[in-house]
Amino acid sequence: MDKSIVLIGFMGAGKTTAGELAARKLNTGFIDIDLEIEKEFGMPTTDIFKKHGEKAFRTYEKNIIESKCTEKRQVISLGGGAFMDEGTRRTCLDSTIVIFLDISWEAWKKRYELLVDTRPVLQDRDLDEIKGLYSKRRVLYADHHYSILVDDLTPDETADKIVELYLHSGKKN
Ligand SMILES: Nc1ncnc2c1ncn2[C@@H]1O[C@H](COP(=O)(O)OP(=O)(O)OP(=O)(O)O)[C@@H](O)[C@H]1O
Ligand SMILES: O=C(O)C1=C[C@@H](O)[C@@H](O)[C@H](O)C1
Ligand SMILES: [Mg+2]
Repeated sequence: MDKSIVLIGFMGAGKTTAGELAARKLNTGFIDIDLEIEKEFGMPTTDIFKKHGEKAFRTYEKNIIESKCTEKRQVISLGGGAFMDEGTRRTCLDSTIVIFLDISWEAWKKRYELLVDTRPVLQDRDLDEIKGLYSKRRVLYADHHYSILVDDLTPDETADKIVELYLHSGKKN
């Protein structure tokens, strides 16, 4: 199986953390799209949003995903907002194995403090507004090949499930 894995899901679901572990277990490359964008701009995401605006971030995000999705056998962790773009959804669903890391709102709330300083999208919203964003995005994350409910999983357990699903998808394709 040559296809890459793409991890989607809300901010803080663990795409970066579990994705890196899964890549290690599969002995494949790991690509974190947020990190690629930060390298390109030479600054953290919060500064990219401040200095260049969200639109510049999103444009680069879409382009880099398109170029990375065709690479073979990579674990690719998207940023939480990337899958809102219709073209990105199509590219990922057509050329990779898309795995949705699903986290319940109750479990997510416990991660809020870990995230807020580095996720600009959270910074100008109160908790009710974030819940609205979570619900709206969940509709689009529903377009996937596999999902994992991560509420009670450690990153290592999530990574094991990613590996299991990937190997299972290889048997079907
Ligand atoms: N299974 C887990 N249990 C507890 N904490 C976790 C788990 N997975 C990730 N975390 C913690 O949650 C925070 C966010 O994780 P991570 O950066 O992997 O999320 P993400 O899905 O990549 O978010 P983003 O969409 O913003 O890129 C980190 O501090 C990480 O240590
Ligand atoms: O959910 C989002 O919109 C974002 C999530 C992060 O991964 C980053 O891509 C950025 O902070 C935006
Ligand atoms: Mg991430």
